[in-house]
Amino acid sequence: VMSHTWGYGPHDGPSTWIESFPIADGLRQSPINIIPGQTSYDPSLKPLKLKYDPSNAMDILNNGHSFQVGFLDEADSSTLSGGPVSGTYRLKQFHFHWGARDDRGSEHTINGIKFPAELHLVHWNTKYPNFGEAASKPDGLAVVGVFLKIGAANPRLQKVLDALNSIRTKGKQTPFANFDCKTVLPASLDYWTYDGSLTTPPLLESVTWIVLKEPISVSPAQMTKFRSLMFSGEGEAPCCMQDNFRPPQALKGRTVRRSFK
Ligand SMILES: NS(=O)(=O)c1ccc(C(=O)N[C@@H](c2ccccc2)c2cnnn2CC(=O)NCCCS)cc1
Ligand SMILES: [Zn+2]
Repeated sequence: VMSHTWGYGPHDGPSTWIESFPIADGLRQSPINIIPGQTSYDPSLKPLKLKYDPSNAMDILNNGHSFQVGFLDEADSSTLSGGPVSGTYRLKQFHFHWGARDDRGSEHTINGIKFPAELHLVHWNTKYPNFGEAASKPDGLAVVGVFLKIGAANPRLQKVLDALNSIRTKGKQTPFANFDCKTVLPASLDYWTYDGSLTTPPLLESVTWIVLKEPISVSPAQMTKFRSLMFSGEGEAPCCMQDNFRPPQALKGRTVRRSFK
């Protein structure tokens, strides 16, 4: 595993990543600013097909950059198909990006607007043997992005937020069973899609991005829970986990398609 020295601070943040990961300046980097008026409706895009088995949820981990809920991906029981992809992609994990304040936090933006947080559901193409292999292929990954917008407390997030107390510092992991990802998705699966990359090092250009148009709600108190996590490990100087988002990257001629009129 790579010994990471990257982060989101002034000395190791997104503007420094190019030093170790020159692809940071590549042709299909993520996230991007989505300008709805400049996207093209593609009637050939299929509806997104998401099938999630709650029993595949395994654990929740503070990886020092975000926290993620990991899924058992030994079979096609939690999968993404249809939409802009061909074939079957298996759910590996989901995680979030968020801000120090409610006026920022998302990675993708809409007309320059930042949301307080963004959920990423990470899937890998089963034509490859595993996630690591898929992550290096141009059609290897598919990530569903969901914006979180300030509103009423979201009961669907509560189980995840309650688990954060046991993974406050980097490297902490705890079991997390029986979680149905369908319950955190918005009612509409209308989406924008474009060819992009991982938004954290190694920034591999292997992601078909599928960004849902409809946000889900989160309350200010729930956002405070996200910010109670630490980038730092136990016994290290405490450093609150917040502003763990990469800013939008150049489109470099890419087209953003939409599934809806
Ligand atoms: N924000 S995003 O949805 O675009 C996104 C999705 C997945 C990954 C990811 O899986 N990264 C790990 C990886 C492991 C093997 C091959 C390639 C990449 C990795 C590499 N060093 N640390 N990590 C972990 C990491 O960065 N955090 C993400 C969660 C999984 S560990 C990163 C960003
Ligand atoms: Zn992410």
